[in-house]
Amino acid sequence: MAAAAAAKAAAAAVSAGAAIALCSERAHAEGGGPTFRFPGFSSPAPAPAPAAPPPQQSPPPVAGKREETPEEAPKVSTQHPRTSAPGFDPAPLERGVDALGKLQQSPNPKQLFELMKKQEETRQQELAAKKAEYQKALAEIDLEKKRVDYEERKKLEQQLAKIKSQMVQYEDELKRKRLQAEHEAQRVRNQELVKMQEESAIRLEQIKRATEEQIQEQRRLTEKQKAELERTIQTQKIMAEAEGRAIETKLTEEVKKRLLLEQINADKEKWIEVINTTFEHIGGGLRTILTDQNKLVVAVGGVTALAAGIYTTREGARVVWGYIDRILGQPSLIRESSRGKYPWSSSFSRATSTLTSKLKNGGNLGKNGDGFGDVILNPSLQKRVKQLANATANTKLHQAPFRNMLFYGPPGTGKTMAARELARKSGLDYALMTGGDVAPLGSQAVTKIHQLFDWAKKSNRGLLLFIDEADAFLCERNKTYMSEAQRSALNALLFRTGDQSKDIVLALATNRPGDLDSAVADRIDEVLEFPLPGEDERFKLLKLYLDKYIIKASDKHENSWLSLFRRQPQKIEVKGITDDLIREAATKTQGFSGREIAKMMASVQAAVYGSKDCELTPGLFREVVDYKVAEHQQRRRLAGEDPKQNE
Ligand SMILES: Nc1ncnc2c1ncn2[C@@H]1O[C@H](COP(=O)(O)OP(=O)(O)OP(=O)(O)O)[C@@H](O)[C@H]1O
Repeated sequence: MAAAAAAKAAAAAVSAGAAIALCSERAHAEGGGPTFRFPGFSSPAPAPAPAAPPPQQSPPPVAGKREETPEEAPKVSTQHPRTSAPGFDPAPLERGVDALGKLQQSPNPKQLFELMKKQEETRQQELAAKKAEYQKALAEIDLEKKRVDYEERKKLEQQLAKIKSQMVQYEDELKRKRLQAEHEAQRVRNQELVKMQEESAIRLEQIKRATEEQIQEQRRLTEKQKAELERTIQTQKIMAEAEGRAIETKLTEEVKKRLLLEQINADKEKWIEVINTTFEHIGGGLRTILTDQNKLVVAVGGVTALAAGIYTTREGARVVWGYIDRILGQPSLIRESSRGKYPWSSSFSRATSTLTSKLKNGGNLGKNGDGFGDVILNPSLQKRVKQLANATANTKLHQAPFRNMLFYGPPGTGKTMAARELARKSGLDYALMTGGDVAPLGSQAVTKIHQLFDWAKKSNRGLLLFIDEADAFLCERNKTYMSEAQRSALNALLFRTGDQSKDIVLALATNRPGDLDSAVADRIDEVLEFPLPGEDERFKLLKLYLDKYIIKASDKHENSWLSLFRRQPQKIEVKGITDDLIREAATKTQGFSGREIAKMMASVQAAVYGSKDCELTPGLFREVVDYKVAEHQQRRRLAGEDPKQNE
């Protein structure tokens, strides 16, 4: 019975051992579970990794509490027979067999079994404790992991918040910049708009002005064409009249010619008769003389004596007259003089010139009231010329030496006129010569200069010798192109003017004062510049010549007694020529000399005579002024000057 009980116990032990071994093996096969060993068993199986981290998804299975899930069931192979086939570990079985063997061999297998069971339980407890530790560690790790996760999430959130705020800032910045850019673009657009509006306004203004100018131009052109047409018609009319007159004259001439021819023929016949009768008488006389020798000698002697007498008388008279002319006459170099050609004619001419000037100016000496003729000068220059005239007059009175003068300035500014007026005002005679007349005299020049000074010295009142274009004669002596005769003539003049004179005032006029010989310049005491007239002077000049050439011109025709015999031109009608219009012309004629203004007014006169009604209107006046201004500017351009320089 005992034996049977032992066998039962052994069988139970074997089954228990097999079960434990099986459990151990299964746990091992499931990866990581603790390996249960019976004492004395040595397993060839590899030891489990002590601290291998549990898989995150599925926590490790707790030994003893394992539940057999349908998924885990296939992990225990039941398909294969427990043989030494691959995948089957026979070691637990062997150990179970071994333990069975030990139990069979043990005298007290029950106690041994109990002991073994207790050992196994202790071990199980140890394992449970370890498992708890292990789980605690796992929990800590899990906690740590969660903390780290939390911190990382927190950091991430902070980071995200920061990024978000940066994003917001950046977006804000972007928005601000975009707004700024839009604002700037708007401003630029506005500016461009304003600019475009301004440009368009300017363009419109320009177009308007151009159109107005075109209209004006067109109007001017039409007026001009109209005037030209009228002029052409007038000319054609005049020409037709002239042709009619010419035909009439021709017919009259032909009648006269016929009458004359008849007269001539009658005369011819009469004269032939007379000549025949005379020749008959002469023939009779000659026949008498030729036949009588005494009568022949007397006749020949008488004729010869008569011819000799006529010839001698004529030549003698010529020589005597030449002598008188040389001694008393005016030198040929003098072009104009207040003295007559001969001494006896000077007082007569002076008297007549005074009378005519008085008649001209209505009893006054000069037109300007203060007696300065028709010379318009700027106030300071006029004052200076007057002072010089008074000084010269006083010099003559006190028998002091005269002072020589130089007038220089652009052509046509009144130098000659002023010299003439100065002589008249100072009570001296004056004589005018031109520098250009000396060179053609050649070797005669020296003699003529001496003659001139001899003649000048004879003036009782003193004489102002005015040499116009002085640079042509008195230029620098060492110039290469100066002829020997010219140089000698200059030396003669220098000789005659070396000392200060009480009889002669030398007044030189030139456009180029720099060209004068230094010795000539040394003889000059007063230098006066004659500039181009200013606006006020131009205004006065325009008025003066308007009066002279247009208003007085028509008066003259009316009053003249010659009008009874001569065919008179039409009277000029002056309409609407106001001071404002003349002032406008004075402004336009900037840069004009006095001569140019005088010529312009002469052109106005010509235009008036060429017009249909012989009428001076503002339009005609303006037309001539504009034309003359354009001509003046063109002339200046051709001379290489800037037309706007004097403006
Ligand atoms: N200041 C002026 N007042 C009045 N008329 C003037 C004046 N200047 C010039 N004229 C006119 O111009 C003409 C020429 O003047 P004038 O001979 O005096 O000039 P100029 O300066 O001597 O010229 P040039 O240097 O060419 O000899 C005069 O006959 C006159 O019609």
